[in-house]
Amino acid sequence: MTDLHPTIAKVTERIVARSAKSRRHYLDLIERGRDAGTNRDQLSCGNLAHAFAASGEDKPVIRTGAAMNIGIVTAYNDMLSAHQPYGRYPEAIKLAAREVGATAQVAGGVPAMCDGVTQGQAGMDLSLFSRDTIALSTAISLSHAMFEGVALLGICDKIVPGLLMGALRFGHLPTILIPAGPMPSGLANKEKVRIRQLYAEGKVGKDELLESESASYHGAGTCTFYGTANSNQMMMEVMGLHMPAAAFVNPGTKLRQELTRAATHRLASIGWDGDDYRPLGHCVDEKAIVNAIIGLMATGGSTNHAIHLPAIARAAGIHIDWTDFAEISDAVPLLARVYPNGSGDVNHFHAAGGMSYIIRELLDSGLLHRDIMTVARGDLTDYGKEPVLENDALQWRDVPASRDDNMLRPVANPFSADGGMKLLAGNLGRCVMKVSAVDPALWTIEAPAAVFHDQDDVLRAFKAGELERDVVVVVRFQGPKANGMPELHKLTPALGVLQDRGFKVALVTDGRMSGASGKVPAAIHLSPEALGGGPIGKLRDGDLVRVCARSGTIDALVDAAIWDARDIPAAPPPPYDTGRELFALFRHHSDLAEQGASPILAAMEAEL
Ligand SMILES: O=C(O)C(=O)C[C@H](O)[C@H](O)COP(=O)(O)O
Ligand code: SF4
Repeated sequence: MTDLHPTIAKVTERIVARSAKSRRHYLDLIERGRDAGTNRDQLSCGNLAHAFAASGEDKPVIRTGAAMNIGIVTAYNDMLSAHQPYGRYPEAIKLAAREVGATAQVAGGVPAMCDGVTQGQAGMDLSLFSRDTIALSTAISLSHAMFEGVALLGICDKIVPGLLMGALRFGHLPTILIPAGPMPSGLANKEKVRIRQLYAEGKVGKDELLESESASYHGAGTCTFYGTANSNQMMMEVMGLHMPAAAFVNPGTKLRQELTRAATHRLASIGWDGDDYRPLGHCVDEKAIVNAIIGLMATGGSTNHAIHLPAIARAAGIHIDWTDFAEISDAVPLLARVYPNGSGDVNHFHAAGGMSYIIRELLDSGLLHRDIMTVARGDLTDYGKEPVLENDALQWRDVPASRDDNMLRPVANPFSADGGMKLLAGNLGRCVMKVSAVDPALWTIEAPAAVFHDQDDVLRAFKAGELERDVVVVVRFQGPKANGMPELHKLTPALGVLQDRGFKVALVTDGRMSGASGKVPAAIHLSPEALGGGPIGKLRDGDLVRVCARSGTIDALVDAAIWDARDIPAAPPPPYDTGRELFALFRHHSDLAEQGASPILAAMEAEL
């Protein structure tokens, strides 16, 4: 067996040392939770009667308290194609629980926002804070203190991070994430983008654009691009929180159904009263978090996890930063090219060997922590195999080689020697840039700035022909404290047109991009943000800005005396419609993107 890569070992040790005090505090919390927490014995008869009043055929078993009662926290709604299949999951989980003498109840529902529906709209300003809202909703669900195990039903962008952040505060409970899988492939993503760029240039009309979009997003299941949602699924595999290789099996299939059944049976067998207790707070440790960072780099995962993973880690008493990401990125090769980093989608990725192949390759090369506590029977080795049905029985088999080396490559012959995410730092602050989808010739952009406070103003300038040149488009006051840190993904087609016309174009922002954004170099999450004095606020139209993913730098090339003398302009007024005004509390308490931009964790830690 290959020794662990020295960089992975070094970064892990550094995180363990940095987190020692907060992790100890967290482990003590879940130890107390185990002893006095959600043991039903502490509930009064009145509490219990209320809890199982409507539990029907499960009432006798729940009443005795003799078996695990699983709390289901579901993010079901019809808005997210990825979550629509969850409507039928609680009944399936209850049936599977009964098969092993356990019970299950829906403990609560959490809101789930579709970034595809809100992209470019006012609702997108609520996207990041919906994550913390989901964490609060998960805690409310589990606070009923009636459960010895937790099933989390969530897939998309902020939903998995939010569910984990909430469930980790009940980390003494064994917890499994149960996915529903990607929709079957529709119109190829590259064709979807081609029609979008034609529309941005005024060469096709709305009818053709809508036809193209609905041929791409055509049914139930997760969208097939490798964005934040599917990066979540990847992370749950390398953290061992799914049944092995459950991530990318399509909804409505017998295999998907058997994986959900197996997940429920497995959950019922890892409770504290058995001989294989696997509490969530021990599964999510420093090694599992490092595995998630490694998975992001090896697959070209979403930049949004440079924000969500620090928040998930903090909920477990673990502190990571973008230097950890950057050092791991330098050590981990890029093994997958899934759209927008390539032409195939997640269905093609899964068919080529998917996460099973990736995990086995990384494990065999000493590039993942194998010895983590997973929800499966063993360590992470189990996750290097793929699930199949043989005579209707669920089995796992080896994936000896990639079935498509245009999508999936071995460590010995990667797409690139390092991962897809770079840390950039300079007189504009610290930010990240995902380069796995960017032409290496465009990793360094030096051009005059065009400064905006709103993404719609960028599109107006584009349509007016004002950006037909080498340009660094700066969109500021997009940070969590300013307006909730929306994704600026709707700029991608216009910036892509400018790039295709031969201009050197980059985006610099204290906001976010979609995990599905790709070919335009984007320096994002710039911290500190403009609101409150971040240096991005000092930029003026025409300033020369240099963004370089090779040297890891981002600088305004302005005379130091002039730069120091500059003031930050007044911020635009906070958003006040679409319910955004209700999230002022979150804007006021949010901390840095690099820390996870989490108002609830910032406020919680302030009380420690
Ligand atoms: O992966 C992420 O981080 C996302 O947020 C993806 C968004 O859902 C996009 O908005 C959907 O992709 P488009 O259809 O190109 O708009
Ligand atoms: S992947 Fe994104 S666009 Fe697709 S359903 Fe999930 S949140 Fe919506």
